Amino acid sequence: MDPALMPASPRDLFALTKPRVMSLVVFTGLCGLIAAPIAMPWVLAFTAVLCIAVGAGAAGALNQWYEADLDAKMKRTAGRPLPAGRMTRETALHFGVGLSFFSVILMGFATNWHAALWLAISILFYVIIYTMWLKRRTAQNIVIGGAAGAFPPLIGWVAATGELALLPVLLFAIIFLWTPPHFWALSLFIKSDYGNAGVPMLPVVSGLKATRIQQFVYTLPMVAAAIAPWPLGLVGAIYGWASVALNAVFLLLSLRVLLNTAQEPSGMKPEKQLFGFSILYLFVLFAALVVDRMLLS
Ligand code: HEM
Ligand SMILES: CC(C)=CCC/C(C)=C/CC/C(C)=C/COP(=O)(O)OP(=O)(O)O
Repeated sequence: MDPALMPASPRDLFALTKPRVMSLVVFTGLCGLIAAPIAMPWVLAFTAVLCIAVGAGAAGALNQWYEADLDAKMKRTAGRPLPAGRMTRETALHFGVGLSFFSVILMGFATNWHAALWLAISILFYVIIYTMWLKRRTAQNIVIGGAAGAFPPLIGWVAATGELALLPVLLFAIIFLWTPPHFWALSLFIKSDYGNAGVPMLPVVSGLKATRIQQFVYTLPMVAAAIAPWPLGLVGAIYGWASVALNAVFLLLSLRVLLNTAQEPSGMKPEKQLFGFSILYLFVLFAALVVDRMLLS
């Protein structure tokens, strides 16, 4: 049947939201909200997190609407609903635009318009700055564009308090600086996929050695930003010690990537370990923040 006449399946609409990646994005938003000094009524807190989830999912859908041609060229993404021909681009566009407006407006009415503004900025950043502008043009695409994924804890905090503070800005900085080692570790062992699609990711453009150096260069300030809340007196010892331990492991794995000389994915165990650990790192670091703040208050 012509895909234009086919209704999109709920499973494909859900896939459009990039649920696995977005689960961590939403978790950091939830943690930012819980870490804030003002407790929200739980219905409003739930609504705020829902808005972050729906906004992030909408941004994921708009990303897939725009880059269906790229996704079709990569093994990892060729099975997505658009390149696989199970959904029209128009459906993805309507779904993404509709949910973007819904999430921002609901956030504004349920919490405050300051939080809604940051949510709108995150969506626009991911879709326009990263997806439409930088991704196909520069190997620094994820450094600048990656900021989009760093906003959620800040959005959660502002939803609860209505204003910014030093801690949510540091939480933003942690994810912002975490994104290059997270993504470049992965891109080292899936380089050929990006090469085939003509996406100028760093290993394709500058080579493996430069990518290994660059991921380490971002890891150093990330470690500093992640530990800083403790000496600054913004958090207690639970977050402090968890952060020291997690950052020590991250630094070690990042150093092993820096020193690795393998040219083929088969020799890239350090890269695979760093990518896998990067996800665990962020989950546990933000969970530690929540436990710390709950026990402190
Ligand atoms: C521009 C920035 C980023 C890029 C280019 C990027 C890219 C990727 C890619 C290509 C994958 C592998 C496969 C997949 O699509 O599932 C991945 C996995 C993942 N990313 Fe990122 N990422 C970025 C930022 C983030 C952020 C900010 C978060 C969360 C705070 C995040 C969380 C995750 C998670 C949880 C996975 C594992 C998903 C799974 O198990 O399938 N990423 N990332
Ligand atoms: C609250 C809010 C609106 C958050 C924005 C969501 C966001 C920026 C998430 C992290 C970025 C992400 C999923 C990158 C994937 O890169 P890619 O798009 O290059 O990956 P692909 O190759 O898998 O398509």
